[in-house]
Amino acid sequence: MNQRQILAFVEKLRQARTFEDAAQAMLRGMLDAANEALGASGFANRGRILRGMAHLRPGDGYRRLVLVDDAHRSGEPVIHHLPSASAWRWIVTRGRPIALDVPLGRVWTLEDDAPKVLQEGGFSGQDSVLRLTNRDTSHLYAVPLRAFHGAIEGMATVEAACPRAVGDDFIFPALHESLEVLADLAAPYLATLPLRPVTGGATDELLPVIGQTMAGLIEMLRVFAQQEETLLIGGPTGAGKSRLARWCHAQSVRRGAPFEVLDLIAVPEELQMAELFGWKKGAFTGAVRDTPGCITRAFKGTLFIDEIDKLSLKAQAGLLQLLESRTYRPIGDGAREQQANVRFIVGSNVDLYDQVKAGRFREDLYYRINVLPLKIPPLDERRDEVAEWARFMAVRRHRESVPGGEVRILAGAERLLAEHTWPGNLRQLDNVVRRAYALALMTHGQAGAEVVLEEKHFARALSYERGSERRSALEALRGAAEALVEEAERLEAKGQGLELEVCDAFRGIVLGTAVEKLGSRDAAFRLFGKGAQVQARNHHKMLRREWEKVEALCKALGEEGAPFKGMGEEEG
Ligand SMILES: Nc1ncnc2c1ncn2[C@@H]1O[C@H](COP(=O)(O)OP(=O)(O)OP(=O)(O)O)[C@@H](O)[C@H]1O
Repeated sequence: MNQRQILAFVEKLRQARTFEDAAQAMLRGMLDAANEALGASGFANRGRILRGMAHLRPGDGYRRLVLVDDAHRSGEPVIHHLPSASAWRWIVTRGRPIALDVPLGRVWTLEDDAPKVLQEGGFSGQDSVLRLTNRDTSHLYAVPLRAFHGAIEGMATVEAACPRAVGDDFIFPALHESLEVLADLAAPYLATLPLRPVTGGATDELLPVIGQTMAGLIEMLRVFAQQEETLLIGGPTGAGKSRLARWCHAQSVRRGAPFEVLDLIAVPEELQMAELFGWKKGAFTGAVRDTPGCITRAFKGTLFIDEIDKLSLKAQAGLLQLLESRTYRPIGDGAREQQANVRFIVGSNVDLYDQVKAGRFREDLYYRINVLPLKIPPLDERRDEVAEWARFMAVRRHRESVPGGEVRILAGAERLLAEHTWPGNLRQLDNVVRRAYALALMTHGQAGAEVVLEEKHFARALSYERGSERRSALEALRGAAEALVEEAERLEAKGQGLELEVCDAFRGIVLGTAVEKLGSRDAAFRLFGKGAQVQARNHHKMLRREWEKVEALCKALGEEGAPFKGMGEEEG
């Protein structure tokens, strides 16, 4: 690049108002430089420069992706392309530009201006090689984008199609200097300019609220959802990771097949392999019949493994082998190797790389699952969503009792919620909404077609919330007992009564809460020491009996409908 070109480029960067503007200017510059290098090379009429891509990906996940696609300039629909996970891995580990020779799986770098092969014969994952081949890419150049402090915050790539140049230096030596200059000049702008606001993310049943902050992430997630590669959803507990995983499944071609959840917090380490792979009769004490694991149950569908950091080192080895070979064997079944036809989504609320550094998580597995990482921000960083979520949750609660009913949340109440902090994220907000709803019913009597939630209901619900941080379980139980005593008094005043037997519903309420929280009946029973019943598959019957008592309590309190989702349904 000559000085005039550099000055013109800097001027464009200075005019950029958003990350997208600056990224587009940089990619345009890179594509022009690549075309120039190709024109001057021996492959001038035998290849073409296809596209450039830039992504912001500071540590924990993709923030934004910009694509300039010259291969589709003619008005063909732009297919959503994803950056190469292999290129990213090399960029992070080497900290310098690299080139990929896709058909050979060869990775190059430059040392003293001479190309040097870093790896021969396949970079990670057939999926990503296929993805590049499917979009005609034979050569890919990747350059790191560094923030002021030198940390790599993203990557820019240029893709080219030139089958004749496979195994050759191609234009790498001639091009690398221009790409590095453009990336180094643009990186400070890319790291500091605001993201272009994304609006109009279409909501649906599974994702009913999308605020401004989430819209850009959801746009990317929509693309990620349609890929086959492993998706890693990070973010604090209660932020909505498992719901988003389900949403991704519904967006994918696998949507007609099962969506299975393996929540590792609820599975003891010694059972993790069995839960994943299933077992054969007699494989261990208590294995009375062949039992499929979640990989088998998710056949042709999606398996969401939540709290992946809780995976034992042994199970990590098993999962890595499965991800690499796509085959597995149920425990105790030496003979039958089965094909794993499943898309994996994994969830984590801790920084997995910290776990790698601490020696608790295998580095190779980390890179295997860190192909499409996204981090869901805490609710406090998307406060524009609080009121809308509260409305959605209140209506959802009301319709559990009164199908088709409506709920109004008064403006003062919404303000109160928007000002509050939500360390427990959406789960905490849901609890507060449910509590406020119960309080509104207590003051206004039975649920009618419309319920109005006022500021005082939320103020009281939030006061329990603050208290609950300090209250022991026993104190919380006393609070519940007081509410029941108040209710008995109210009913007595109306000439009705409340029998002491309604308190038998408590076991059912505890189990229902655990099922909702853990997302699985098996896990809920195991949590309360009833693993044997799960093993014998007796727990569904037990739950049914407990739920009859809960129904009796609801009836006595004049509440219609089931207090827990799925209550009364037969499962498994
Ligand atoms: N898309 C959604 N639709 C309806 N409710 C939601 C949605 N996302 C989150 N919620 C509410 O927030 C609660 C927590 O969501 P979820 O279980 O998905 O969080 P999480 O991040 O997976 O939590 P954890 O890390 O503890 O597993 C849900 O029980 C539900 O009440």
